[in-house]
Order: sequence, then structure tokens, then C-alpha cells
Amino acid sequence: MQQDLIYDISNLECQYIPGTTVLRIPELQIPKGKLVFVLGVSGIGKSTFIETLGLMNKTIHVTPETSIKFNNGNELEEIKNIWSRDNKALSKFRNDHFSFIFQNTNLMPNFSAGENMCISMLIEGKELAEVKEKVLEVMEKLNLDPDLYDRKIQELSGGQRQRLAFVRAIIAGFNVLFGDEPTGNLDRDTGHKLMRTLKENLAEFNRTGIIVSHDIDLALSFADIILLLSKKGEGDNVHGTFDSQYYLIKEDGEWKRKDGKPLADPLSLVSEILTR
Ligand SMILES: Nc1ncnc2c1ncn2[C@@H]1O[C@H](COP(=O)(O)OP(=O)(O)OP(=O)(O)O)[C@@H](O)[C@H]1O
Repeated sequence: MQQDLIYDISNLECQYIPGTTVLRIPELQIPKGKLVFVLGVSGIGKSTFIETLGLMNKTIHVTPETSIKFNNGNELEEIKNIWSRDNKALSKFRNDHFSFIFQNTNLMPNFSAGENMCISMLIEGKELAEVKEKVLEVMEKLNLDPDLYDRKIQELSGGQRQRLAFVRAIIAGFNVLFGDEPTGNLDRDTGHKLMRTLKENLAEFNRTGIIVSHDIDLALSFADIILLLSKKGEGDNVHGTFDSQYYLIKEDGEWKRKDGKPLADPLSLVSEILTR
């Protein structure tokens, strides 16, 4: 049976400076409901990739040949058409479909943790008691003391802030959650707890997670799909690219390539790409 796609991408070419391509992806399909990790060396274009898919960064230009189709309900909709909407419509589209977690948590320092986590849901018209209950439930899963709910953000550690940013992202309604190094400030055990909580959430609502990370152990432990970005070109023409041989899928606990060939040693392959 054909899998539902959340993204169907062809001829993606991203540029910050016109004529200078930093990322080129000839073809890529991302199925719905999976946890996808994007790995690659520093500067290869991982953030550019998720910022393009999440309509986050207006300084990224895509070439006219680029096609990114997003599954909006039952229809695949061309993302470029959404970019051309006014800012209000664009924000609404983002809020309706996407959730984001960055290493820089974007929490408001003078507000309490609770206010930070609940505000967007309250603006959407949800009841405080209902939102607070959800927040406390996720906080417990991440070993966050419920007393932190009333604490000011500036009184919290980096790791506590990162977990709270995750709580805020996950309690929102979304189709795709994008994370840029979402476990960067956390110890291994807490990072794993966060990923387990995310996976449960994605499975419950058939949502998709797209996570940029340098953490191979985390990716091999939790991802359903790993996309390895690699380098192409010489001199001024160096850019990140994606080749379908570096599309890795975990099925029944075993890593395979996209064509179904088993991958005996995924760790070596990923490590090799990340040291090239
Ligand atoms: N605003 C910008 N203007 C011009 N070039 C940019 C801009 N932002 C990023 N780049 C360039 O685009 C390329 C890809 O950057 P990107 O941040 O996507 O890489 P990354 O893989 O996420 O890196 P890292 O792992 O270090 O965060 C890099 O060569 C970077 O220098």
C-alpha cells in the first residue's frame, strides 16, 4: 500500500545569496507519522533544510524549479504558494501545522514557565485548567518538578529551559514538529526521555517529527528514518546534497537502505558521512 506523504520534494535548491546554492536535493519523499533525523557535518544545510520545510526563514530563496509539496489534509499543496501569502496568513499556516523546538529556546525570560508554556494555547481559546493539566503531565514524563511551573524562566537552568520549550512545542496542535538540536543541553538519559515522549505523541496523533541533530546514538535509537546530508561540488560550488542511498529506514528493529537492502553496520556508515 502507498504510504501517505507529509512532504514530496523535487529539485529543491536553497540559496541565501542568489546564484550560490547551499543545499540541493533532487528528490525526497517523507512519509507521514515518522520520526525523521537529519544528520550531516556542520554547515552542510541541515537547518536550512528544516527552515525551508517549516516556512521559517524568509532569507532562504528557493529556485523556480523547486517543488515542495506539503500534505495539507488530503491534498498535497505547493509550499511556494503558501510563502506568497501575507504575514498573517503565513503565521496562521505555521501555527496550524507546525511546532518548533530550537536550541535557543525562545522562552520569555520575565514570564513564568507556566505562562510560557500555556500562552499560545490560551490565545487559541483553550481553557487554562485543561492546558495546565496537559503541561504538568508532560513535565512529569520529563522529570521536571511541578514547582518549576510558577518559576520565572530566568531562574531556570539551560537544560530545564530546553525541556520546557519541548513541553510547549508538544502540547500544541501540529502536523510536523521540527527540532534543531532539541536535546543539545541535556544529558543522555534526559535526551532519551524527551525522544520517547515525542515518539509516543507522534504515534498517538499520526504526526511527523523532523529533527536536526549531531547525536548519532540518539538518531539510531529513536529515528524511523535517517537522512544523511553529504557534500558535493568543489571550491565555490560546494553545497549539501541528499542522495537516496543515504536514506536509511528502520523496520522491525533493523536498519535498511531505501531500496530494502539491509545495512549491517549503520553506525559505521553514519560515522563515515559525518567525518567526511
Ligand atoms: N543567513 C545566511 N546567509 C548566507 N549564508 C548562510 C546563512 N545562513 C546559513 N548560511 C550558509 O548556508 C550553509 C548551510 O548552513 P546551515 O546552518 O543550514 O548548516 P547546518 O548543517 O545546520 O550547520 P550546523 O550543524 O553548524 O548548525 C552554510 O554554508 C552557511 O554558512
